[in-house]
Amino acid sequence: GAKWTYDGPQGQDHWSERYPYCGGALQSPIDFESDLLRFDPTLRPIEVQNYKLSPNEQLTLGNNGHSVQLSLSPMMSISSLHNRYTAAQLHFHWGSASRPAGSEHTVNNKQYAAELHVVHYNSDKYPNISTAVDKSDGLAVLGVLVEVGMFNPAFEHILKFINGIKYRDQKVKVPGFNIRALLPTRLDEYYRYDGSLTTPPCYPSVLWTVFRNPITISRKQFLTLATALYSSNAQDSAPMPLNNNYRKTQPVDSRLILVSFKE
Ligand SMILES: NS(=O)(=O)c1cc(-c2ccccc2)cc(-c2ccccc2)c1
Ligand SMILES: [Zn+2]
Repeated sequence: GAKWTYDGPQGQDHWSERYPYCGGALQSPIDFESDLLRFDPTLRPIEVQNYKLSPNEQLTLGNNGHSVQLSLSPMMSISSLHNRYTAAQLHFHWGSASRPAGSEHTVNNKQYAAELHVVHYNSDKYPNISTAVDKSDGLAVLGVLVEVGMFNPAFEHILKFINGIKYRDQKVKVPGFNIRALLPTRLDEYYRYDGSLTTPPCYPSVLWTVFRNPITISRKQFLTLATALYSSNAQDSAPMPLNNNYRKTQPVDSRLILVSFKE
């Protein structure tokens, strides 16, 4: 990935110097502040297709220097939106071992330990994700808040391979698994708003759906995620831990934040 970081001279307060959209409108993430929420009875439960991948399916798990990301099968999609959105990849944002608070979206300024993003593109309108990434109706991302609690077996399908991708640009092949198990039980309760990529180039191209209910992972699982990875290359003399890879919340401005649930 290009030269940007979350902190320091290339950090998020400087992104707009190289990536103008990062200083523009419709930026993500945001805080879901109760007074700004509006119940929308037309918001239907999210329906996903083919999220239960066979172990015969090979996925690529990689360290891109900013996150751990998993490639997804193009059979996977969201079918309940006005257009079909086909899955591309999933990745995480997290805090650190000393501060297990690294979600991007917050609820009344409560920051969760981590956040999962499942990135999809509008395959009704665009042939691939590269053409969709900067279009206002190009992307749909499912956001899942992650808190420390019960052990999460689904997370092990990723964590057990994490020592193979400790350094930037390392990749490993991993067997498919049921990606639906990484989502909360209820897909009918969520926050909905128009936003952006939370990383440079920050294109305002994302229809955000952040589920109301968090999933849990154990403290040990969180510590593995928060301490296993480096943003530097294997040969770099000074290894840089990869953690606190979250963008601060952005101004909501005049945007509506819709919710599919009451109180
Ligand atoms: N956080 S996010 O959901 O807005 C997001 C989406 C995409 C993304 C991916 C494919 C197509 C289009 C957009 C990539 C990233 C990313 C995270 C870490 C490092 C570099 C890029 C992050
Ligand atoms: Zn993300």
